[in-house]
Amino acid sequence: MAYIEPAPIKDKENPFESMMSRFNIAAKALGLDDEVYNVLKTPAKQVIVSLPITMDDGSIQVFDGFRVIHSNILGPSKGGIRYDMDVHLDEVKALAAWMTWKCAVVDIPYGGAKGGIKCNPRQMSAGEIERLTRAYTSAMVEIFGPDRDIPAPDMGTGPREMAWLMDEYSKAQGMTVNAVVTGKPLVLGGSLGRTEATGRGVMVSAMAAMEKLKINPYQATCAVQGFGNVGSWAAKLLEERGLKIVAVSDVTGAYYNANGININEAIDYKNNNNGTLEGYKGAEVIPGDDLLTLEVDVLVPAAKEDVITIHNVDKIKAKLIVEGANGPTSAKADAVINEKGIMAVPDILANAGGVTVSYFEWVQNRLGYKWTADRVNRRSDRIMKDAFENVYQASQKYNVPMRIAAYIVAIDKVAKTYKFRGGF
Ligand SMILES: NC(=O)C1=CN([C@@H]2O[C@H](COP(=O)(O)OP(=O)(O)OC[C@H]3O[C@@H](n4cnc5c(N)ncnc54)[C@H](OP(=O)(O)O)[C@@H]3O)[C@@H](O)[C@H]2O)C=CC1
Ligand SMILES: O=C(O)CCC(=O)C(=O)O
Repeated sequence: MAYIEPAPIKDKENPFESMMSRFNIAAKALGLDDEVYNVLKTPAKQVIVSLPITMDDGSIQVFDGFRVIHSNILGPSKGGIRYDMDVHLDEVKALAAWMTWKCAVVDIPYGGAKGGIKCNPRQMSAGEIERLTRAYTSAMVEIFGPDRDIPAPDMGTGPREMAWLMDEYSKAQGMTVNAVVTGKPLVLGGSLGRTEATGRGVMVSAMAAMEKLKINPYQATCAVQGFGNVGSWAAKLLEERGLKIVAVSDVTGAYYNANGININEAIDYKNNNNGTLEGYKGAEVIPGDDLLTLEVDVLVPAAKEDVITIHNVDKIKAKLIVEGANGPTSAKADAVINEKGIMAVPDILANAGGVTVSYFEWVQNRLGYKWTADRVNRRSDRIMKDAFENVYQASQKYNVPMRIAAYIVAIDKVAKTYKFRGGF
């Protein structure tokens, strides 16, 4: 039987409970009836697998793999796969539920799911990661499917892992099924624009929020936590829109330059330095956590969950927080952010650009056709702008912060769909 990791969080909040506390507030504001509440409060399916892998030294190591389908009311479930040592069931459950709300906020026809493997990809060879990815796919072959459950990249995974997943799933079906996964390399049916899509959506959300707050992007400063897919693209695109990015970070620490970091240079440095910013000379090194409390206009947490907590929220000075990561703000910290009058564009809105372009990839795969980058970007920008405005209007109508407004928009859509379908 698979070993179920107990939630390892010590002074952190349980991520699923954190998600539920927001869900409860929004459900109450919306007057959600008990029947739908009970359906949505628990994931539809939770799968845990043990994956024995032969390591390069000939030893066998057993990894825990998870896939949680929170809901398939709006359509096949959709959500990324995370490779990280902190992966555990409650985290995956929360991430899966956030996918349900996210897809509903941007109005794409998917339910929500998430997967993960508890592993440290930085300490594994490419061959070990490939064997692990193929074993996970084999174990999930009855779960995945272009009309059932469609994975994608998340922390610690990217096009390479999605290619292995597509190949392993296709072998089991006896034919190529590229629509089973998104975020693939272009030659395998990946979409132009998917790599930068999440960071681009963060940029579009930040620009929309700055307009509401009357912050001039050319006079604004910004700090970005996490310099992976989401953080580096968000930083690059915000810099192109005029913001001065004064700090970026990865696990090696935070890098600060009051005059602005040259983001293209930092990306080049990272790409030529084993994927890390360690030793970057274009900025001074500051303690990683200090990035979050810098005197900046815009803060973009784009690493992992629960980084803005009751322990540091008092020190946050940004006027605007745009959540590139999933769940970076704990529920308890939320209350303080609201009291301080900081606008927080929530994860389920701000980082929805990724799943939006994943949807476009799936559509293109099913059409057997390719869109231009321009078409992808125009359509995803439009979806992100409309979703932002919709949530903003709901926040005015219900007199609630943007996060609760986003949950209200999402839950309302899922509940209405559930009612029309007549329940399950
Ligand atoms: N990829 C996508 O399309 C989407 C991702 N997201 C969310 O965005 C977040 C980031 O994902 P993604 O960019 O894909 O992941 P990546 O693995 O590409 O990047 C994660 C980044 O966070 C850094 N990091 C990890 N821990 C810390 C820390 N404690 N302090 C500072 N930096 C840290 C990593 O550093 P290092 O490189 O040194 O390891 C890396 O730079 C996650 O919450 C994910 O769920 C949301 C929507 C879509
Ligand atoms: O692109 C996707 O399908 C999902 C991306 C994801 O995991 C997320 O938005 O958190």
